[in-house]
Amino acid sequence: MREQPPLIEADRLSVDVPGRGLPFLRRAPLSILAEVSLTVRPGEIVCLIGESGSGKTTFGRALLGLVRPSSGRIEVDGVPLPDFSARSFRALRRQAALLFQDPVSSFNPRQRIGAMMAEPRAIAGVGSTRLADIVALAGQVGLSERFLARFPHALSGGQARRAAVARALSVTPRLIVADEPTAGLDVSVQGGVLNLFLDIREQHDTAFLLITHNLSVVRHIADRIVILYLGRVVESGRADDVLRAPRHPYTRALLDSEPVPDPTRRRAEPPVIGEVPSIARRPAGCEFHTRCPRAQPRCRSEAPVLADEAGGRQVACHFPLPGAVSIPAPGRRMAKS
Ligand SMILES: Nc1ncnc2c1ncn2[C@@H]1O[C@H](COP(=O)(O)OP(=O)(O)OP(=O)(O)O)[C@@H](O)[C@H]1O
Repeated sequence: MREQPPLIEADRLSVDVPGRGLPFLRRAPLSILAEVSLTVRPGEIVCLIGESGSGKTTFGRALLGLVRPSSGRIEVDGVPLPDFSARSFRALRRQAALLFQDPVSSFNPRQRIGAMMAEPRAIAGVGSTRLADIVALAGQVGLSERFLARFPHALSGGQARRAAVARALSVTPRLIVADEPTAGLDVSVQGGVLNLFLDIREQHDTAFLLITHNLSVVRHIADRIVILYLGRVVESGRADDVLRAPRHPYTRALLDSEPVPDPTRRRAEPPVIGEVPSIARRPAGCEFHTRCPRAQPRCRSEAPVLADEAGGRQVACHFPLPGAVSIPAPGRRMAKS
């Protein structure tokens, strides 16, 4: 049987912005995303992780055309977008929805929640905007009918997040890109939002690209993980594999930065040193070498390539951590990156 093409595939997607400096001098462009490749298959949950400033939000926006990519390619169901024009992305956005980091700021403060949920259907001219159907839509995200008459400011953080999900779902997207979907929520409410995503996937085979730096989100929900550092992919692979045996020292450092439940547990590696460098002053060689506890002279001069490994794993490191050889797990929905 032929393998299904990915729902969406970004191939070496880059985003450059004009550099800062005096306007009459020539300003070198700043590279925010550097040749990031990532695929999401139907029904797959991919988590894009990295520290603040690593380019996660820019990638999510570039994928949906809210930031214009400078180069690269995007394919939907194996068919490349002809170009990065607004028209091409409009067609893509009929199949995909973006959940913003701060849902309330994306709501019209004077629009009631019910009208807000119905609006995408009215604009797209698909689906019913009858009250009974909007009540059913709200029910899918666990909001009762009484919420429909409320204004956004009257919702709690968790309710606002659910309302935003309902609005996204109203036109049954095949892909939801969610930027920090649990930021600012209590842990118990976070679990509710993530379980809602799993239910939606179960019911509609919706795929998710979750942008987060919260590793507990990743542990709860991810099929596959892609790790960004300074706008580049440094490691990717099946969530179980990467979480169990990270290959890149940066991934190891991210995992080590999680609170340790057992204070007697020793860290296997020395911790990562210092701050993230500025994208305006990218280090030569491996861009992580200035913070890497394993750096060798070669790392200072030679940039590693993102190399394929067994089990759909990729890592960009001259001296990766030893890892178990990946064997495709039977029954797992997704395998390839
Ligand atoms: N239009 C722009 N002009 C200049 N720099 C920008 C622009 N947009 C983003 N950046 C820079 O690009 C980098 C990546 O930003 P981005 O918001 O994508 O990162 P992030 O990983 O999502 O961070 P966070 O978790 O804090 O949202 C940051 O250093 C940011 O300051």
